Amino acid sequence: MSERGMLIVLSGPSGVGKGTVRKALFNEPDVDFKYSISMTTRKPRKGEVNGVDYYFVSKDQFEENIKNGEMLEYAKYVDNYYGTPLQYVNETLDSGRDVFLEIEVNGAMQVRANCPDGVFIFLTPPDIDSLRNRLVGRGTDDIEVINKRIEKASKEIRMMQNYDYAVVNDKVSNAVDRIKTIVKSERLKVNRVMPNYLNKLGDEI
Ligand SMILES: Nc1ncnc2c1ncn2[C@@H]1O[C@H](COP(=O)(O)OP(=O)(O)OP(=O)(O)O)[C@@H](O)[C@H]1O
Ligand SMILES: Nc1nc2c(ncn2[C@@H]2O[C@H](COP(=O)(O)O)[C@@H](O)[C@H]2O)c(=O)[nH]1
Repeated sequence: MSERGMLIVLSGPSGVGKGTVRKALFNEPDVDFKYSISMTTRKPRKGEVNGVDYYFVSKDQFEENIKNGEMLEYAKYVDNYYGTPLQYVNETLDSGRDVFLEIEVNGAMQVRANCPDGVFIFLTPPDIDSLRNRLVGRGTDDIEVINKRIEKASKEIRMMQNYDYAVVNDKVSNAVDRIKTIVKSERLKVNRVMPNYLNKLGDEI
């Protein structure tokens, strides 16, 4: 039986650059994580594809999934539901592959309660002005939504204390390198290495 994969959770305020950093990370030749596609009731933005960026579903469908216990976590974020389908995460971890979640803080804390072995990384902006500039510069949300997201961000940044690691996204390549360093050192942690190692030694000790 293969060793269970590692669950890596990346959170941070909207617009900090989670998606940008994740895409750059996944382009690295030595990175082989599986991305868990989230489900949302938000309408697709221009260019977003169902089943690639998100599974876009109705509110009724999302609530049905919650009722049936099909979500690992979910949260309401600025008037819409967002959540992680449970089955994909479980099956992928069981197959020995590492799973990468990119989710907001309330959902991340639900995952933390259920999956204490996960690695929880908080991506933070160099400062609030950069965050606002990134949200405005992205050009996907109107000013009312941007203001709601910024308002949420100040509370979310305080949640950083509940994470294992804080990574500043000053430059995308720096953030990618920092996340790779975190994952490399996590793989060497005694509580991850030891059970497998003892198994391998078997009767020898
Ligand atoms: N290090 C960076 N420096 C400058 N701009 C950046 C940096 N990282 C990301 N950006 C830009 O900031 C904007 C927001 O990035 P992105 O959409 O990846 O954020 P996000 O955290 O995934 O947002 P959301 O949570 O709303 O999906 C994009 O226009 C992106 O190009
Ligand atoms: N709790 C969860 N949060 C999620 C999930 N997928 C995305 N998100 C977060 O929602 C906000 C808004 O996203 P946007 O695409 O509308 O900009 C952002 O912070 C995302 O990271 C999820 O499955 N669960």
